[in-house]
Amino acid sequence: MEDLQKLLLHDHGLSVSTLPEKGRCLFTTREYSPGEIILSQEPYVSVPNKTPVKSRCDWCFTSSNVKRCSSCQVVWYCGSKCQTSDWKVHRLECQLLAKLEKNRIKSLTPSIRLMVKLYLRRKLQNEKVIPTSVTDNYNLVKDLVSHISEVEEMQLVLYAQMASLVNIILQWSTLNIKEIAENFSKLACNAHTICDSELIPLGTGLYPIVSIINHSCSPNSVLVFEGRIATVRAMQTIPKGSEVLISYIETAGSTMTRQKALKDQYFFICSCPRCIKLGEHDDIEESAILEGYRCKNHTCNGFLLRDIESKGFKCQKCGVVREKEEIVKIASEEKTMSNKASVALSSCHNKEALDMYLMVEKLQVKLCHSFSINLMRTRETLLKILMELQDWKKALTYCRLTIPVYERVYPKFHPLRGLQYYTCGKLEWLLGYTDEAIKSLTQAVDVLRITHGTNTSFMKDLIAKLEEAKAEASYKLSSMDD
Ligand SMILES: C[S@@+](CC[C@H](N)C(=O)[O-])C[C@H]1O[C@@H](n2cnc3c(N)ncnc32)[C@H](O)[C@@H]1O
Repeated sequence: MEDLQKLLLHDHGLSVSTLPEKGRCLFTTREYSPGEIILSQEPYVSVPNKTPVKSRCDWCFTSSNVKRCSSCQVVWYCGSKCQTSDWKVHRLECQLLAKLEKNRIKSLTPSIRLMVKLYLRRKLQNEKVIPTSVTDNYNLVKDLVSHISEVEEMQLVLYAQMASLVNIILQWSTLNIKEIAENFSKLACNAHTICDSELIPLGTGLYPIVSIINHSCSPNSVLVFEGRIATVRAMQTIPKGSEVLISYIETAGSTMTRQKALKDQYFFICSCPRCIKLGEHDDIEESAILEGYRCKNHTCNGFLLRDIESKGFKCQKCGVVREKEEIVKIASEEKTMSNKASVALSSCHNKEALDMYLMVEKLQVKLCHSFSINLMRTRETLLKILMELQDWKKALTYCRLTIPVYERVYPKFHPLRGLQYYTCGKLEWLLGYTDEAIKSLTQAVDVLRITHGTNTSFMKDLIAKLEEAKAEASYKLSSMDD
């Protein structure tokens, strides 16, 4: 830990402290500017997601030109460079996988593979086959919190079953099932989902230094991935002596929803500036808007709260009461239709799914406030389906409908907000709405240059698109002048 402290201080302007209510925390020892990299780390171990449609390279997560390892037939690589980088660990994993029965191979989950790789890497570092460094050693994994004493009985049983499977795969006499189970608990509250630049999940990785960073629902930093490398960037000016904070969860929900997600997975009650407002008037209003019902009076945008007298829901702006029975009826129709729609979508019946999601949207418009998170999610799904069906005009309509909600629920420099402006800009550009495209792409660049930096090919593409749109607009203008 002393070496780590020295390195963090010297190379990064950071220091680790321990607070009784949070455990380890990462603090800045200098000021960070918006967009500046605070920390970058390679994973101790990582593994791609398992999907029936897209195999990914086990090292860099790309899905292009991947080939199966000829020996184990389980793991994929995009080329010899990635295969060589992963070889020391995979050589051992490969022998183990080749010995497994077909049924066991089929049931191998990414979590099991991640744990097997964790033990293999620890072994290879112990034997000095893989070098260790201050930021790359198993002691950092040992230091991670597990919350094992707080884990529910059912979950413990599951961890024990998973640990037995790891034991069967590794077949080491010295393995301790309890320790493996505890490591599964560590993964649950420390591992990160590796995403691409558009925040599409690709896999899971354990980044023990990044894992020192605590959570806030109103964070000052953001975690993004460039391939397998995790990068934490400042989203705002972070003064010297501040705690570096990222968000572990989807921050768009109400305070109760966020707190439940944090308690269930990370075992703490958040006391960030947003969470301490729980139960205050503004917080109740925001929750009712995001997750509650709309006013019966269609010209009113008030929010509804339970009304003890009428047993219904009363608009806090115009006073009109919505009967509970009416709400229950629409909510149950909406739930049935949502379930059917999601089945159609997961079976890739896009046209059928589109019609069903349009019905869900109709019901949610009747039921929910216009800033409702559920309605926003339905519109995001409709946008995705319409893009798949290449109905660009309707896709743009839906993208535009989500923007005001994004602007309300995400802070200015949230990557999801930047990505939604980008989608809007791309659709506008495709449809020939050059001026609108310039506006949306500029908004996207303004946000994403902070969250993603400017060096990635993703950002270079975005900046090039904006330049192209600007060039076309000035060409149009000059030909009008002629
Ligand atoms: C990824 S770890 C973060 C580092 C951790 N503090 C440590 O000591 O290793 C996640 C755990 O940190 C704690 N934690 C993170 N954010 C917190 C917060 N805002 N308030 C209290 N505890 C927090 C919780 O115990 C959570 O399960």
